[in-house]
Amino acid sequence: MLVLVATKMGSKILARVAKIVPFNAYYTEDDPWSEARRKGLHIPDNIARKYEICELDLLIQLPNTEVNYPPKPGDEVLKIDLEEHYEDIFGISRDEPGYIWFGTLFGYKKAPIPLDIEKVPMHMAVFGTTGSGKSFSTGVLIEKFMGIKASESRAVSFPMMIIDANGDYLEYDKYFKKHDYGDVDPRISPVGWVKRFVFPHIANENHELMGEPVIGIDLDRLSVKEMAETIVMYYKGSLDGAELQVNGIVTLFEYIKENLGYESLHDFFVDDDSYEELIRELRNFDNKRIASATKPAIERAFEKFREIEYNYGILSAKSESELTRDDFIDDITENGGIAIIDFSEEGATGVDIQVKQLVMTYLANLLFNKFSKYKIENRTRYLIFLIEEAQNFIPDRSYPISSSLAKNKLSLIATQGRKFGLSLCIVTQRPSFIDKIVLSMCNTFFIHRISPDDVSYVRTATGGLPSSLENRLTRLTQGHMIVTGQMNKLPFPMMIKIPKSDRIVPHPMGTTDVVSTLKRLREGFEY
Ligand SMILES: Nc1ncnc2c1ncn2[C@@H]1O[C@H](COP(=O)(O)OP(=O)(O)OP(=O)(O)O)[C@@H](O)[C@H]1O
Repeated sequence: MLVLVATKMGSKILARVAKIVPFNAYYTEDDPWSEARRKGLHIPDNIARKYEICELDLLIQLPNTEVNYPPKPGDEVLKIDLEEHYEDIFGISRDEPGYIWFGTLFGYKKAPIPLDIEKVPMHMAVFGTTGSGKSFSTGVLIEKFMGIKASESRAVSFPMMIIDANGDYLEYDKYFKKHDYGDVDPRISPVGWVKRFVFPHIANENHELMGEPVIGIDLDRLSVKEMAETIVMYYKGSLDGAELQVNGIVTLFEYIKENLGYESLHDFFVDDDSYEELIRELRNFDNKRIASATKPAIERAFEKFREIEYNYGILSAKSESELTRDDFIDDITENGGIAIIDFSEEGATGVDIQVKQLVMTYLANLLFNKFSKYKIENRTRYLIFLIEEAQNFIPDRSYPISSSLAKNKLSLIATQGRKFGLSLCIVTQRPSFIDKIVLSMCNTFFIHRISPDDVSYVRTATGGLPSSLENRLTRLTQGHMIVTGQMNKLPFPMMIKIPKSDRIVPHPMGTTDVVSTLKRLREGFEY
């Protein structure tokens, strides 16, 4: 809760209630009544001294400057009327273009805080344990990005590519389809289009998903080295001790491109005849350049890599998937599009983590290369790349999952400055399992309840939190969060709540119905 300290020197200091400590003279150590209490005598409670001490964190001096002098005894502490002081506190009016108004200040019903859109390119991170309300509030944030006030009469939508690990954002695709882009809520109507991309084998098998845009990748968009590493990584789960195999594949691929006139290496893994030719070339290759002992391992790696096509069809989907089209990123960035890459059980049934990592590597490459090109050509473009369950794609060494090639490209994206235009939004349950370099590049944090093991890590990543807020990190209730960093207009962390009514498109995911389901099952109803 915020209060206003009106000092006798005439300044007004905005402060946050950090701690309330009750005092009661009856219950202090060695109080004069302890003996009487021990004997069970009744003590009249109206004669003890009782009061509360309220500790305040001094935040800013209004309007919007640092606190110069601390308050003195006798200065008045007043309840604050936010409506009256909004501009003094935030330095902007409620209808300022370029800001989104998010959640509500803790302790207030309708007091959203402004988030500065100009700071989005400096990357964001959302933390929270399971059930803390991460996806719900990330959805609210996404909806805010769908309708950013750009001028008195115009709103725009921030282009987004969303890696949806659990299907938390599929509702947006359904919502826009249902409303046929016609009568959508005006707050999110600036969105150009929403598309959900599913794995091709699912689009073929699940009749409800037939006709959905499919995930396809074009291996030729990777460099020869990246392609070799991808193949070995998929085979071994790691590149440790695999230098000979990676180098052998690089040598073979370069030879094939330069001497045999093949422009595409992609097709070797799609077409059976081409694949046989690749294997023939490998077997006949000069043993001095690829050791004969390495060749069988490379062949096994190739064979395993082909499973990706057999099982999921993402290589042959190259011809039909928009994700391989050169102008796809132009389309999304120019038209305020939202691409949802469906990695949930529904859109990616049975797809293992390495294949998802491969798709991520491909997408990170696609985005990185395209944004580098935009920069060289002096064309400014913006996109938010939102990654749910980010620990699976940008893992720290401590995370027990095979490292991901996507991490290299995502690190490069993270380290590009704010003028690059490609912003990461990393969403995770376990921040300490995210690569430290990538996380150190995030400048705005939305922190829900986190695990005690993550507290010290979050403290370091965010550059420190006041102890009154840090103490709450493991106890925040659902929908409450701490917002800190560059997008926060104020120079100190804010605790806010996301009201249920703030969500425009409902969030059915994550809702449980344990008792009535158990009851129905015992009554013999299967569904
Ligand atoms: N601010 C909120 N107001 C009302 N309900 C909420 C709020 N936040 C979350 N919920 C509800 O709580 C449940 C869990 O929320 P959510 O799915 O966002 O959690 P989560 O942190 O993303 O968990 P997980 O990591 O397991 O996906 C959902 O049913 C959601 O609708």
